Amino acid sequence: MLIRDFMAREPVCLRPDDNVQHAAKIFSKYEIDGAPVVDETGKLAGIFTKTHVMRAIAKGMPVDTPVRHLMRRQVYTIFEDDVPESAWEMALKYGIGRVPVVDRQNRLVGMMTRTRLVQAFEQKYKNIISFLNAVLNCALSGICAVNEKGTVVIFNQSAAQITGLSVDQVVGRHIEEVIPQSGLLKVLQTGKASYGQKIVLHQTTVIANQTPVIYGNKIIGAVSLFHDVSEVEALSQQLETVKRMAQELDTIINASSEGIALVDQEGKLIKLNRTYEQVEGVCGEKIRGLRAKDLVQKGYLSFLAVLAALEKGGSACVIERLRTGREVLTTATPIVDEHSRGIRRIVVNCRDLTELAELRRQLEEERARYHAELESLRWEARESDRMVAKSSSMRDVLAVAQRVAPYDSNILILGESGTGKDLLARFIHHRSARATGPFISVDCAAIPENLLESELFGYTAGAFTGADRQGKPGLIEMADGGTLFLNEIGELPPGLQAKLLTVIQEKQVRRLGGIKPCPVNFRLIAATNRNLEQMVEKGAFRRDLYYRINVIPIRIPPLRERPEDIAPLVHHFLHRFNKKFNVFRQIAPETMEWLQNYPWPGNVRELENVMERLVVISVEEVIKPGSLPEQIRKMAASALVKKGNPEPALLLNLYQQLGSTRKVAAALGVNQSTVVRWLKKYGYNLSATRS
Ligand SMILES: Nc1ncnc2c1ncn2[C@@H]1O[C@H](COP(=O)(O)OP(=O)(O)OP(=O)(O)O)[C@@H](O)[C@H]1O
Repeated sequence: MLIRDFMAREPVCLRPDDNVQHAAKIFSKYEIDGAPVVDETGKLAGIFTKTHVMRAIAKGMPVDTPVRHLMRRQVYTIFEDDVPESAWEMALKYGIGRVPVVDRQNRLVGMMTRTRLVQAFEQKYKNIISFLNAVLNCALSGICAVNEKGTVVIFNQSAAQITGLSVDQVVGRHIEEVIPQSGLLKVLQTGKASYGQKIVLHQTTVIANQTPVIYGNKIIGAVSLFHDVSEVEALSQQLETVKRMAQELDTIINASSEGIALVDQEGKLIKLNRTYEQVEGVCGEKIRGLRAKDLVQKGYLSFLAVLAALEKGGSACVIERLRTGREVLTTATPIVDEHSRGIRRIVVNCRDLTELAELRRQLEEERARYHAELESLRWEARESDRMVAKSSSMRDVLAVAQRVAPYDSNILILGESGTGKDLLARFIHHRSARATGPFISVDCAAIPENLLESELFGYTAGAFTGADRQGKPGLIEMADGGTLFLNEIGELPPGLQAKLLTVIQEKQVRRLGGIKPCPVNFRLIAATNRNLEQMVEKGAFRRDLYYRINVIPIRIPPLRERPEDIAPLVHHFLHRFNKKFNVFRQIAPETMEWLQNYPWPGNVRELENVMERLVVISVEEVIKPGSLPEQIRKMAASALVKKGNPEPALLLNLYQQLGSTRKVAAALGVNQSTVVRWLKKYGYNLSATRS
């Protein structure tokens, strides 16, 4: 802004020859206080004012006196390319209200009046304000200023953007109404600045610096400069996450049971995890930054794989023996930079083979242990169907069973309860082609009649009230591919006999509630302790079914018919229960004698139970007859008596246990005198023996 932009052009002028009267007329016409005097060349010659007119009148000079005699020749001028401030200074300094404007040749070009100056300064003020506003709006920080009353006077574009409030909404309003959380009121009140405060302005987190605006000694306002840190906050959170991940990664690397090292593109060690330190016996911190070559040469690390990887630019794997005596497998894998295609890092894995070898040894040991255990389980499984058969009758039974086992023919096992029918059925199954298939044993007498049908044949979903939602396969279906053993088949109700016959004939089973029969392939072994023939005669058992199941009948004799089996069975069970209860009981010969003379109405099952009891309750290693159940002792004794010639050892044993011939007589069911006679006959001195 220059003078020429604001000066009044072509101002009213006077000539040097113009007279006083003319000048007065001009002043009056244009309502001015004075005018510059310009010569014929346009140059400024002087200035003539009302004061000169009055001075002329006062001196009584004629009105036609030329103004050149009275005008002031020394005139304060200003150049047209000066700034308005110069004119302002001049006006103030010399107390003049009008300053002539000249060019460099001193030609009058205009007039700078007070009004023009005010216009110039108003323009300048406006320019400054616009510039300041532009500056404020260009600032990336939000700026909010209040006057001493707390009214917002400045609110720049950034402030509007950050807070989401428009400039019009805020400027001119009290700060408490529009941004109560700004804190500016406090600054106004205390006059204290605050820096780096984190505040939330309309859901945006900002960092604000607030200062009072002081003029002289007075607080005339307060200003707040703030910037949005939401992004920075998000970034710092991301940074936190990355930091945490880096820490976690570090923890994982350190926790790895494998040695892990990181090397840069020049082969310098960056990191070594704990396992690596332990395996190599070094401290990672002390050797960090050293080159792979030096690490190898100085014997710190077995980094041959790294050297190889650096040389060939690819993975390398080396087995080395360390100075610690350990054998390690080191693998160096380069990580290639995506852009330059050069090596960026090398990851080194070090596996302690010594430990692996130890693990392998432990594994082998474990395997051997499991193998042994498996073998013993297999042995037990084999043993479980081991049938003791010393008697010729039992040996015949097993021979027949062995012979018929491979064929799929139906077998009917006959025998009293506890003779081993179930065991024999398993014996046959394990020797048949179906040995790997299932062995399903059903005790027809043990299952309540109303459940037997659904148990045998299964049922479909919702076949009857209380039926399982998904239905259930029957035992017959479950025997598919194996053997179905129907024990106590004589107890089968007539309705089921007919159904069973259909299954046997058609080799198909239909579940209760089902429509479609499904094929089944099983081998049937039936067993009974009843006389089926008689039942057939009485109409209690279906003849057709009897013929179907009685293809190969095998009869197991009761134990009393094969006493030769008793002693081996006793030893068999003694061994089993010793093992089971981890004891080492033996059987006294007298006890064995008693056991052999007992008729075993409950057959092998009874013997098995008695043996378990003896092993468990006997307090001595050797099981004496005294441990035998009362009823066995009684029955065995009467059996002896029936033979008419009791064993001398037995008689003495009994006498020792019971303590009197009367009690022995009562136990044996004979007269006391008979007992005395027997004892005498065997040459025992009763009183001597007793003592
Ligand atoms: N010869 C044997 N050798 C070894 N153990 C046998 C022998 N006979 C039977 N046992 C054992 O005796 C117990 C009874 O045998 P099993 O259950 O086979 O008899 P069962 O005739 O099927 O009886 P029930 O008709 O009452 O069901 C079983 O623990 C069985 O292992």
